[in-house]
Amino acid sequence: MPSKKALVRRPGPRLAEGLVTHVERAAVDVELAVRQWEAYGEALRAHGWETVEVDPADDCPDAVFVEDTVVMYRNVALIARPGAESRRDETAGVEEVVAGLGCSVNWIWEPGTLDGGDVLKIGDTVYVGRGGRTNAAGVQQLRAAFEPLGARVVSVPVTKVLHLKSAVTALPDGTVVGHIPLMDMPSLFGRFLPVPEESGAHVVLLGGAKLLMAASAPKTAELFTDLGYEPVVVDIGEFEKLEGCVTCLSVRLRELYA
Ligand SMILES: NC(=O)NCCC[C@H](N)C(=O)O
Repeated sequence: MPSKKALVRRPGPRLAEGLVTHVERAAVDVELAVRQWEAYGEALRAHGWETVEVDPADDCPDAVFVEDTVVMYRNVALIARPGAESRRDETAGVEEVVAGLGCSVNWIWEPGTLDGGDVLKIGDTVYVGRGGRTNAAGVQQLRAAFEPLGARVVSVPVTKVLHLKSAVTALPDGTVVGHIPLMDMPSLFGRFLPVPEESGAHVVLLGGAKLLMAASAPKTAELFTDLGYEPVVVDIGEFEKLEGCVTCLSVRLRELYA
């Protein structure tokens, strides 16, 4: 049953302490970040998505990056076990919300680690990045959770960026879009379109031809417009300083049964 709900989580007061791994730390303006987050939610709502706020986790600086805490496949919510210990307390609040929405709940267990940002679904193919945050046990547990439901799990090495979806996402027709300098093996993906900017590789499918994208990728937005898509552009500059992208600020729930 199609549903259009999106989980989001308000940035907390400690946002500026969020983790950085592949970029230099830059000062984050928390008030500006809150305004950017509100505009991001507004863009989702303007395109028919009901935003569902998970309770804030103010002790966890990275809690706003809610995508990393759960992976949805049909109406099954696989609660992640974040690769960074400082993020492990983020999952409890998310579990409560998805259970309340009627999802069937499953978990990644120790020794597995998995961040939602490492999982890219294209139809029934579930690509999972094995990298700094997601380990082999996490990949195996993802496979065990979703393959019996009809998924085909494809694991992909990720060494140059934080998460798989920092390097690639997909257009509505399933074409993978990615920034080649950040990818380990572009040849692992069937139909692939290179994009000229790092953040151009990040799209959230809003429905129809609409693609939510970051303002930092104007050339890619132009490319997508030329291909018949309609970019919806938001400025998420404060989150980009913490290696966040448009995908990681929400989790779309498209197949709820409740
Ligand atoms: N899925 C994502 O791209 N998440 C971004 C997480 C950024 C956060 N500062 C982290 O390092 O975990």
